[in-house]
Amino acid sequence: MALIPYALTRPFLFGLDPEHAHELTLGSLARLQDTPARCLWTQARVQDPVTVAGLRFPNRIGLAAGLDKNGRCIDGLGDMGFGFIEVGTVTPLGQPGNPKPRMFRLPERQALINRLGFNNEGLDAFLANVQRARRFRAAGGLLGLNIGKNAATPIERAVDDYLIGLAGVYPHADYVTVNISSPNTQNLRSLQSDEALDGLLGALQARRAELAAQHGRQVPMFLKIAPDLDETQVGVIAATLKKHGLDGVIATNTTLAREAVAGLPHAQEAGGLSGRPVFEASNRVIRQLRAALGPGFPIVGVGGVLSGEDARAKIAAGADLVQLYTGLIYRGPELVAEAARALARKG
Ligand SMILES: Cc1cc2nc3c(=O)[nH]c(=O)nc-3n(C[C@H](O)[C@H](O)[C@H](O)COP(=O)(O)O)c2cc1C
Repeated sequence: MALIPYALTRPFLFGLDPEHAHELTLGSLARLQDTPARCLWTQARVQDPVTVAGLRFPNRIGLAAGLDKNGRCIDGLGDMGFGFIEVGTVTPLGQPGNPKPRMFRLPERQALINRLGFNNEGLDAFLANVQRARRFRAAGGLLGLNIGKNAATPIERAVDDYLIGLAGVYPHADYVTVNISSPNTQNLRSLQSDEALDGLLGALQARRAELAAQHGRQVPMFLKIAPDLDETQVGVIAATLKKHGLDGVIATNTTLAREAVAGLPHAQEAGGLSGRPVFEASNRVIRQLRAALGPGFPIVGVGGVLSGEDARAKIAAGADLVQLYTGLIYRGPELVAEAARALARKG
């Protein structure tokens, strides 16, 4: 084990345009993940097993969706010590996403703004990558596959895209995440409202029952929601999750709010804000979900985890598991072990 201190790598990466730094890092991970060079970022996985939604997670820290949209680096990322990794969002067809620049750092607040818009290579390429990954799962790591809709699909036909995604990823997933909370696909978040959500989850649940019979295995299905919801909206979502037998909820995606970054460079860029400024909003939604869902319904807490203490706060708010993305950009792989250890110590 020879982890390179991230403090040495970060100044170089932060000297590059954010999306370029991202591509360079993922490209290197993809190239090197099956070579001895992987010892450069490998650290022991904290063993703190917990069973959630019928799945045995080796520890409670996971990688949030969107970092590895095409599932190219599952084994390399797994070497950082995550108990679970969520890849995607994948859409049925490949699409370029929004024009660049579309990713911005706000280092004063340990935050990012992105409006990538589900740039990805599409379902076929994604599934080929997912099937190539072996080491992470062989070591007990769990894989979440996150599905969305193509930008060109009208919102009235969104269900079709989710059904295609569900059927495609089903045989390869430990769990499936239905992402209806990206702010960067027009009208996507309207699927969180009452009737639209009822229709979507009803259709997905029916299809899942067929897939479960076909594959002889019921794969848990999670819904990922936004932080920009009031208590009434959270309550309606909670009731709809239960009505359709969803297995869990991931809270939250990025926020449209800008109060916490007002006046800073890039604060007015369109897109979703992540990192420290979404921490409290996401914790509020987790608390409201826990109150509405009662004990026992799985909640994955995500948004602004930058330390072990932050991970503990997610659990205290009512989450069973914790994911992170922006924290990895600011703190590096060391954060994964720190957060997993923090949860293991406190039980
Ligand atoms: C650059 C970027 C791209 C993202 N892409 C996705 C995505 O494709 N699908 C998704 O469900 N969430 C996506 N997210 C949201 C994250 O998974 C996470 O919910 C959010 O960033 C809050 O967590 P964080 O503060 O730890 O980053 C993305 C976030 C960032 C910063």
